[in-house]
Amino acid sequence: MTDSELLKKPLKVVLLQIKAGFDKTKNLQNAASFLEKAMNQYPDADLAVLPECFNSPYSVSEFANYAENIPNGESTQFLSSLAKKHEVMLVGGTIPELGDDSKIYNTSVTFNREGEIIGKFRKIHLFDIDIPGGITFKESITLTGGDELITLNLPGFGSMGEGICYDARFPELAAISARKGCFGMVYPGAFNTVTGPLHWHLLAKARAVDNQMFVIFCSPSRDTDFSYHAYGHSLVVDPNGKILAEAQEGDEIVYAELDPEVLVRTRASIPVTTQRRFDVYTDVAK
Ligand SMILES: NC(=O)CC(=O)C(=O)O
Repeated sequence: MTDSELLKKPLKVVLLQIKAGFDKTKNLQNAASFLEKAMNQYPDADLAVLPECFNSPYSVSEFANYAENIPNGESTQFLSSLAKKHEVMLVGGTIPELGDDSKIYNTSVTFNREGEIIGKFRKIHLFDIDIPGGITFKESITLTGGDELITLNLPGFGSMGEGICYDARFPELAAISARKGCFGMVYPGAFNTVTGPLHWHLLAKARAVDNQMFVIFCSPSRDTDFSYHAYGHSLVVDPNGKILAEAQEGDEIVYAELDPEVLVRTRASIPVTTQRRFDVYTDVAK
């Protein structure tokens, strides 16, 4: 596949940076009204993205209370109807999923314009950290990590890889997706006011520049009434590491157009994607 075939035409993206409270029905309605607003503002948008845990509080003690079956649960059905209604491809942020094995996963479901599921991805690397004087969080108390990478085939455009939040810290997901021919990565994510200022922009740009691909990070907006303060700053980065669009901390709609020419130009001028020396690093996966 040549670079010009990776992204076949400009992709118009809207990110919905919204909050989630304790009331699941209200959270779903909020997602619906923001999507409605975004589609009124940008009627040509091709892809809409929701943040991590958009239907539940981001809290280890709450995940089980909100966990649902995929695809039969209320949230998946609701998202499917939204994608269909607006004829837009939709990365449905993440929701706590109750698996057939009775374990709980942090899962993202993506839909095509007909509302059909085109990808389901479970957060692989769980957010277990302890920064003294900063933040301690341990998703693994109630969540189980996924064990499968996915590629989202966006009809008419090309393919994107996906990760969820903490997954962005592991460069392998983006590298593998790039080598499989993806033009970009999408990460619903909820960094916080400690780790966000440290690493959010840096990681988005690093994944983009490492792989010369587009990178999308979509965060919840900040709500200081909750114990977890999301960083916000949803953004889109181009293959050259340039931020195309970025939110602040509050509720916001971010719009960006991913231009295939930028990808082609970046890869032609600094051709690292064809200069890798796999003969030298033989003991790592290609
Ligand atoms: N919430 C996460 O999964 C990740 C995060 O906040 C960080 O890596 O920092």
